[in-house]
Amino acid sequence: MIEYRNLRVALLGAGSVGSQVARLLLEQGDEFASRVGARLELVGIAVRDVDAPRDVDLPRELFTTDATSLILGADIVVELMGGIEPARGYVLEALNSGADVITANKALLATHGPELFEAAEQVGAQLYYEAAVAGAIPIIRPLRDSLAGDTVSRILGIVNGTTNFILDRMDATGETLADALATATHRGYAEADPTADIGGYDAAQKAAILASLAFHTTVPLEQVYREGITAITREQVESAREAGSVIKLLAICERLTDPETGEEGVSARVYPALISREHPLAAVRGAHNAVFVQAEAAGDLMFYGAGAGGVETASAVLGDVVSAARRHVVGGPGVAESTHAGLPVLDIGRVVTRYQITLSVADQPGVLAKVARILSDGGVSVETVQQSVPSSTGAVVISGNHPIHGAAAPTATLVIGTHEAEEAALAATVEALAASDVVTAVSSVLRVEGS
Ligand SMILES: NC(=O)c1ccc[n+]([C@@H]2O[C@H](COP(=O)([O-])OP(=O)(O)OC[C@H]3O[C@@H](n4cnc5c(N)ncnc54)[C@H](O)[C@@H]3O)[C@@H](O)[C@H]2O)c1
Ligand SMILES: N[C@@H](CCO)C(=O)O
Ligand code: NA
Repeated sequence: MIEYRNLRVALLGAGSVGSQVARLLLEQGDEFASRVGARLELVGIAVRDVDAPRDVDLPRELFTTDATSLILGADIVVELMGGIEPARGYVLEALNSGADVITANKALLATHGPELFEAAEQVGAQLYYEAAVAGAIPIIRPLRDSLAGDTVSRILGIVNGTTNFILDRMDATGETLADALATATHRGYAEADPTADIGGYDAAQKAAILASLAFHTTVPLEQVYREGITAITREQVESAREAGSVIKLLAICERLTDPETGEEGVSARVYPALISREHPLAAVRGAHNAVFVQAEAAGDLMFYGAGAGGVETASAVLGDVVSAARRHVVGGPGVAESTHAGLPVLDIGRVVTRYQITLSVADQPGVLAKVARILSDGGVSVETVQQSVPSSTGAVVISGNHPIHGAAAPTATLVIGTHEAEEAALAATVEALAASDVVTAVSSVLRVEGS
């Protein structure tokens, strides 16, 4: 029998993810020892209350409330408490002591990433975080290692399971957002306070992490543009379906070049957007996650699977534990987080995409021409216009300036699909449309992504 040396693993937190990590470390000790070339000894689990009831039966003697002593005696520290403090302080203590750290804490990384990576680099320790974005799905390691020889141009991600479940449910059943959220809560997908999910904050944290990694640039969370799904209506979901599209909350990280100055920059943003049902991301149902990556040499890649769940997320954490442990066995420096590109993060106003604008208009001669002029004055080029008249005539699809037939009711709905336009130009144009006497209401403005 091989005599392995021990590597001491300290776990901070024993909730949904932490308890599964502890169970698997204990159950699969021999297997991990063979894979790593050292025995992974779980030396303790720091929790707030050692006697709190837990889903997983774990040896009581492992639990402690003294996180600091546990950290200082460990080779590898696994932070699964969540939140900023005391997690940040513990991660810094661990790194400063020379331990490698594994964390699933996207909130901490998105707000204090540079400080933590700097601390790791100072002592030659490693900070691993595969579980922080899209749970079990391998996306951090592919971006950091597999694509290290390529140039990532764009990432489109469904990185929040709760909102994907809600939007999918609205699409499949015709439920309102409130009813779909209630179903998500009932099934245990949504938190008691779902603000971080439906407000897009969770996805924005993940976008900051992905953009920083993909573009070798620090992308602060404050510079990630964010809109949640709270304003999405049943009518928008319905009309998307009728048009062969679906609404998804997307995290978008993009490398952009200013056409005038040639200056390179990056954009990181989160918003609900229309995508064609033909796009691979449209097939991501329920609470699943997927990340679609476009790289210059590799082309299109898609990573798909469980973005959350205790045991699923534990898989990603344990992959990192094994990586860290192997480095302890083999030795040598780890990989420093690379921010050498230092690209500017561009304002949302500079982003170029397509839009769908739904207007309620007076149904009278000259209205379409007036609407078309406002769009053209704003520098927004129209690709399609669809008019529906509530009374009887249905919808007529036209393009350019061809006349609309069959308009008889006093108000009509115009659905305008634009060519690519700059966000700032689009916003100003929507304001001008809203102010126009022929527009009764701007009912919906949605970005169109994924072409
Ligand atoms: N649950 C998921 O599906 C999922 C998926 C991806 C990432 N994550 C991330 O993983 C981390 C853990 O998530 P979770 O769902 O297991 O959380 P959880 O709330 O179920 O568990 C948190 C654990 O940390 C302990 N804890 C909290 N504060 C502490 C403190 N001050 N001192 C000691 N112990 C403390 C709690 O007692 C609990 O055992 C979070 O950062 C979360 O964002 C979770
Ligand atoms: N609340 C998150 C959990 C995983 O980060 C989600 O719904 O995807
Ligand atoms: Na992941």
